[in-house]
Amino acid sequence: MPKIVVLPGDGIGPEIVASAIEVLKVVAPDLEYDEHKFGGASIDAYGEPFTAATQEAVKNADAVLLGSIGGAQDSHWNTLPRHLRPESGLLALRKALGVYANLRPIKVYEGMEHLSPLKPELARGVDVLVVRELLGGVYFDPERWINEMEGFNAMRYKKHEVERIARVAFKAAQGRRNKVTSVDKANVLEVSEFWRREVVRVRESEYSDVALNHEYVDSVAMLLVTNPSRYDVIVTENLFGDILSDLGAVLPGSLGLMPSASLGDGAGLYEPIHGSAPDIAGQGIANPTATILSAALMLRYSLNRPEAADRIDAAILRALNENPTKDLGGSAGTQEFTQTVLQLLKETVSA
Ligand SMILES: NC(=O)C1=CN([C@@H]2O[C@H](COP(=O)(O)OP(=O)(O)OC[C@H]3O[C@@H](n4cnc5c(N)ncnc54)[C@H](O)[C@@H]3O)[C@@H](O)[C@H]2O)C=CC1
Ligand SMILES: CC(C)CC(=O)C(=O)O
Ligand SMILES: [Mg+2]
Repeated sequence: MPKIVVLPGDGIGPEIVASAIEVLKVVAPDLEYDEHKFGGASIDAYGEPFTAATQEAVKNADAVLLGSIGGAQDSHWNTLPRHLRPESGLLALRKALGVYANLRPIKVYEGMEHLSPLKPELARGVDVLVVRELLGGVYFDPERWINEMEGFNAMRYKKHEVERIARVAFKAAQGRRNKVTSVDKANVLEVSEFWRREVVRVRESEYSDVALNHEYVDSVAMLLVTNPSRYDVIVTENLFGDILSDLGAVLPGSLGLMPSASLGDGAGLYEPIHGSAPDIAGQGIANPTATILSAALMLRYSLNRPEAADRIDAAILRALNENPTKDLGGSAGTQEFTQTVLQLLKETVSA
């Protein structure tokens, strides 16, 4: 039986993870769950965001399903030494799993154009895959400090880090529209010039059938929301990918629609791209779609169950049309939306 480590986390995390588990229990009833406190919840219980017991559990998991971590701007967690904060736990989890490739699909499904704030002709058919490097760049460089006079972080990329993420992007493009846009800031940064050089080298030696172009991150921030159809696969470094993918949530219409899969050589990590949404936590109105779709990605990538994943995708699509959540202008709360998804899944079984 595949073992799934479940980390609900903080804020809306427990609400949206509960929905995803309800859905998984219908389409993959044999999965085994091992739930652990993580992030702020773990800090409050054990004094650290990612305990040794949780580290041990994820090491032995087939996949990890995460809600979200972190608190509001004025949270007591933000006054702790940085290595003891929820976000440090998340970075440590990604590192422990070795998940260097964060796949963040931005999709406007057919019939969902009306949920997008974009003009229908722009929203129609949007299908961009952001491949975000997840274990390098400013988030991870060991050289970092803060003192009375300055704060310092560095963006550094090594050859093997660019090489492996470029391969993921080119391979993904081969199964899609065969085009990769590498996003950087090579007009200013040496690290980006290096990134660009390595991406070109990987293409020339291994993926010459895939079209490659380069764009600067500032211009992509504009073009992604004004001309999304120019993109197939976007490959970029950690910080740029973090920001661009939240921006990409404008295309389908909500952060609550944006799933992700983080992959390396071992177990995958599946989480919505959004955070713990402290402003709506505990109100029962969070959109669980991103987490449910992340669970579908888990079935696809880690558990090799594409049919179960397809069932979830189809039910979500119908549920979003029939009973949209509040962030999309509808009236469904987390539970009502989840019940709609479950009902639709049951109908597909009996059909
Ligand atoms: N992977 C993770 O666990 C991440 C954690 N964070 C942490 O989350 C905390 C809050 O960060 P914010 O900057 O406020 O970003 P956020 O992504 O939590 O929220 C931004 C806005 O989107 C809304 N939103 C997010 N998810 C939603 C959903 N499923 N349904 C409906 N509305 C949704 C929120 O209500 C809020 O207005 C911080 O502590 C931050 O560090 C932020 C990003 C990722
Ligand atoms: C909270 C950060 C560690 C990361 C983040 O914003 C993300 O991965 O989307
Ligand atoms: Mg983010």
